[in-house]
Amino acid sequence: MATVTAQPVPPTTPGDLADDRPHADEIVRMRGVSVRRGGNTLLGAIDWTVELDERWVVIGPNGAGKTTLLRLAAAEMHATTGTVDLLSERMGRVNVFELRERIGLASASLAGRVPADETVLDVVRSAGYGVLGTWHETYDALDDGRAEAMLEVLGADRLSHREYGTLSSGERQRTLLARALMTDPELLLLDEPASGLDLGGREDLVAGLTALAADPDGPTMVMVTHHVEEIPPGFTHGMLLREGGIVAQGLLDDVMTSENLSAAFDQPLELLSRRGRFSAYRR
Ligand SMILES: Nc1ncnc2c1ncn2[C@@H]1O[C@H](COP(=O)(O)OP(=O)(O)OP(=O)(O)O)[C@@H](O)[C@H]1O
Repeated sequence: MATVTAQPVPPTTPGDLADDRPHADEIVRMRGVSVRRGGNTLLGAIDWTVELDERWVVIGPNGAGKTTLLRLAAAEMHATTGTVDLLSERMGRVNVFELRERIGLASASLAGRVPADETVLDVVRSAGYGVLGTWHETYDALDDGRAEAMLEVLGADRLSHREYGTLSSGERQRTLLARALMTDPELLLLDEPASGLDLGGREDLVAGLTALAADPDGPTMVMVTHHVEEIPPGFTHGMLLREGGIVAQGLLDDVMTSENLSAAFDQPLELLSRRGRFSAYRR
């Protein structure tokens, strides 16, 4: 299990809270954030700001803390120390259920919670009601139209009447991405969205995310991945994580170097870039 020795983080005081407010363009703001579980430090200490319209990729080896970071940004968990502001709301002082309605999340943990007998259309359109699995909601033509449009964007419209449990892993990924986009979120968080996709599916996804990244009305985005090949052109910023700590963060072109990647994955790697796409090999 990955552990790091975190720098001590001063406890947050009410005075800090009053003086340390994010400005409106700061979509994610973490200061001195650490997460500890069972005596281990999963993450810490993190200072991170994601501004409006930025598109971030978070890369690191297994156990580096990527999913933990994303769950903090999704208002799905609380930090052990430090402060987290999401969409200008301070975690711990805001109704997280209301906050989550403004955040789109596609993740493996969500994938595992979808009822197997739910139709693809219901998985997508129920996002508007903040529920997983239909209950007593009634959907109107607008819901149906948007859900179908999102499935079409992801090349999954032909699946809309299939049961989720019968889908391949790539088809599930597309369904969950359509669900994450259904509510027109201000912040879109993607945890390994290309995992399980075949080569064509991965390229479709990268093309779709490239288009979304270029859309001025598109959401601010953070994508977690293990693979540099999956970084869509047009993504602006990057963070490399290792053992719960930040190796490098900032503008993508500054962060994505052979040296930084080698440090993050603890082996000599050569990073290549061609036509806006990356690849990496051991030296
Ligand atoms: N509840 C917990 N108690 C103790 N350790 C935990 C707990 N949850 C996660 N961890 C550990 O924290 C570390 C970071 O986990 P996390 O899932 O954030 O990593 P990751 O970078 O997303 O990994 P992967 O690439 O394998 O998905 C891992 O070593 C994991 O085993």
